[in-house]
Formats: sequence, C-alpha cells, structure tokens
Amino acid sequence: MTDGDGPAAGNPPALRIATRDSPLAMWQANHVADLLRNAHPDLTVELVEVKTTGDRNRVDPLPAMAEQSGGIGLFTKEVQRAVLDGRADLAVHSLKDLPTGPVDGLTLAAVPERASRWDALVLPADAVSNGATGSLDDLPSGATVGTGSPRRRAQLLRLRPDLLFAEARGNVGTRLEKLDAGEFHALILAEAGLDRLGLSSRISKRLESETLPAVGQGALGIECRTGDPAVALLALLNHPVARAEVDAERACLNRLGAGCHAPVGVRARIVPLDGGGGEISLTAALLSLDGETVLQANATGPDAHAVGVAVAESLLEQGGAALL
Ligand SMILES: NCc1[nH]cc(CCC(=O)O)c1CC(=O)O
Repeated sequence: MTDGDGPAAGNPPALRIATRDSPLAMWQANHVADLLRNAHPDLTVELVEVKTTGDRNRVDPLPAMAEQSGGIGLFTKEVQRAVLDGRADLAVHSLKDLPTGPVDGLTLAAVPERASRWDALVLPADAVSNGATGSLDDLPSGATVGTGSPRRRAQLLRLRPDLLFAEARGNVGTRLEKLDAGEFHALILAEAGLDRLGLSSRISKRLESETLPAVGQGALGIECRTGDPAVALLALLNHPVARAEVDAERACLNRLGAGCHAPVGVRARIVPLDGGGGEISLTAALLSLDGETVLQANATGPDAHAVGVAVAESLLEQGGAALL
C-alpha cells in the first residue's frame, strides 16, 4: 500500500488493484473493488491498468502462441509483475488463466464466491432469430465451432466426431462479432464471462452434461505480496467452498504438470458429512485431442490439495502422461 493520492491524513492509504484492460478483466477488478469497499468501508480502492503480452498480440494470428502459452501465464504475468514491483497492491485474475505453480513473493490471498463454472454454446444472432435452438445435436453435419481450447474440442468431438473447429481469439466481444459475421456455426464461451458482461441472453445452451469445465473456470483469484497487510484485508473476501474447490482442481493440474491449455476437464464439489462439515470430491477427465481416449479419476477426502494430487496420480497411473 502507498499513500499516493490517498485521502486526508488519518485515513488508510489507497489499495491499488492491477488488472488487464479488457472489458471482462475490468469488470472483474471492479467487482473485487466493490467487495473490498463493502468489507472495509474506510478503504480507498483504485484500479491500475496493465497491458499484457497476450493483449498486445491479440490482433495478430500468431499460430505458435496458443501452444507456447500453455501454462506460462500470457495474461497474468505482467499483472503479477505490477504487484511485485509495487505499482499495485493486488492482482485480480480469472483463475482459469493463472498458472498453478507458486510465484516467489506472491500469495493467492482470496478466492471469492465462484460464478458459473460451465461452458456455454452460443449461436449466431441471425440463426437464433430464425428459430435455431442450442442443442449440440442441432448443429449441421460438419459444422464449424469456434474454440481454440483443446479441452472443449476433445470433449465435443466425443459427442460429435464430425465437428470442425476454428480458433476464436480475442476478447469476448470480438469472438461474438466473428460468430455473428458467419465465421463459425457456433461458439463456445465460459458462461461466467458472458454473465459478467451482461451477455447472458446470448447463451443458447449451458453445457452441463457435454463438457467438464476447466480448472478454476468461473472463479477469480486475488493475489498480493506475501506478508503484505493486504493479506488480512483479503481474508474477508475468501469463500471457503470456492477456495477448497479450486485448491483441489489446481493441485490436480499442477501434479499433472499441465497448464490451462491441457485437455483436462474437472468438477470439484463439497460432499456433506453426516456429523456436519464436508469433504472435497474431485472428478477429472484427461482426453486425447481427438476425443477418442478419455481417462477419468475421482477422489474424495478432507484435504483439497491431497484430493487433487490423488486424482492426478490416478490419471498418470492410467497412462495419462502420453496425452499431455
Ligand atoms: N481463457 C479466456 C478466459 N478466461 C476466463 C474466461 C471467462 C471467465 C472465467 O472462466 O472465469 C475466459 C473466456 C472464456 O473461456 O470464454
């Protein structure tokens, strides 16, 4: 924290949140700012916009980027650097995009309540006004689906081996423009992102049975410097259920040695125990890119990290390394 252009003497200094400048990232940072102001009414909260390598390269096709970016945090690294450099106090990330390995000097201090974790099928606006419905079965044979995600592609291919895929780069708005311009028959996006941007009405179908979501999808992660006073301020924003879920999911991905582009779908949940409290249960699927091979594992226990590691080790025992 600094005393920058903070309020009158005696008030606490401003807390600065580093964020990318995409509409979704800005919504998420403003959301965290509101949560902080509600939890700590005396606090002054400011946003610090950071340009990331991922954002700068967004307009170029960069075919190598998708592969290279697996797990290296193209969209998160420079936001983290702003906090490490002291230009900001907090970093707000889509947890889905945040690599699972620890970063020296930073602590994941809070995971707020999770939004929808599901993928959503979106159809072109004109198709919907002509009566198209959003079942996967209703897509024409050989339809092109906009998604660069190996996880989404592999799971959809299991259900519809005839589907073709196209990259859908750029922020949510750009992807929807490409869809409406006729570049694909359908687009897959995270429901959480559409909801946050006020675009829920574009969702034709929530894919609850078709695709297992990505690790951390729908959840936000708030980092600060290890040992900073902000750790205590953030404690009130942490949602223990969301935290346990994403801890299990992230431990699994980390033990697999995989990043956010791995063909891995997960579902963590709390299983209530008779005497009160609960245990964490994690199911994960690891797929071949063509969807023909699926390995699945599940574990349940009191410790989120241990459950995640157990699921990963079961997938590796089944030969999962060959799919990564
Ligand atoms: N990789 C991009 C990304 N990172 C987070 C979200 C959506 C919000 C979330 O999952 O929390 C998206 C867009 C998408 O997958 O449609």
